[in-house]
Amino acid sequence: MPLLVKICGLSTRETLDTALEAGADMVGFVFFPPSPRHLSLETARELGRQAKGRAAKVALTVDADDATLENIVETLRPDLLQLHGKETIARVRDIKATFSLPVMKVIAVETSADLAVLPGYASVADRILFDARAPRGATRPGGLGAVFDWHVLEKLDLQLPFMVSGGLSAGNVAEAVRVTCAGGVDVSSGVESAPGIKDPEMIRHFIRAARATEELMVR
Ligand SMILES: O=C(O)c1ccccc1N[C@@H]1O[C@H](COP(=O)(O)O)[C@@H](O)[C@H]1O
Repeated sequence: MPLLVKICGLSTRETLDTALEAGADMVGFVFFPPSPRHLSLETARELGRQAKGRAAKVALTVDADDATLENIVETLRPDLLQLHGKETIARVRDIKATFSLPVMKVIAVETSADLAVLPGYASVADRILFDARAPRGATRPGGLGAVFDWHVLEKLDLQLPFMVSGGLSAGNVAEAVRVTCAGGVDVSSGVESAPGIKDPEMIRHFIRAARATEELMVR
């Protein structure tokens, strides 16, 4: 089964090219000023042009208002909006309707109790991303390299495509896919030499490791 591989937090032409050439299905761009991966609109326009037609462009935002989303949509021309904040079900529905774009809602996971919100979000989102819940006081809700207990997703019965993220790396991605049966994986910190600094060799290594799991999976 093909596995969707998303490399997130790309911010330079060089590392974007590496991800595209290595076969990333999705490339993610972060629009959240406290993040070390935050992109200006000017850079987003340039990287958006570079990625166009080569992989799905994903705009990651955190509780963004309509004006901010509008600027991002105008400049990046994303294929998917990743909502990584505390957006309510009504807000997710509203964003989808306003921008006519598919939406991936992020569910922060620590224990199985965190999945209680899933039916509501699954009724409005196009796909779900399960990410590790950030610790209290963290400066951002993701991109921290934190792993959650993948076994929480073991008995998941979700009629929607879903991906997994949170502390993934070339070394653990196969196990994450085996346990969760996710249709996609998403990585940021695990392909960086320092926060915000993507490493080309780590990107290639991650994509190779993720692709190697495809033969093992029957989803
Ligand atoms: O990358 C960020 O800085 C970020 C900021 C705000 C919300 C989410 C962010 N990153 C996303 O979090 C997951 C997991 O990242 P990691 O692999 O554990 O570093 C992924 O989707 C990142 O793009």
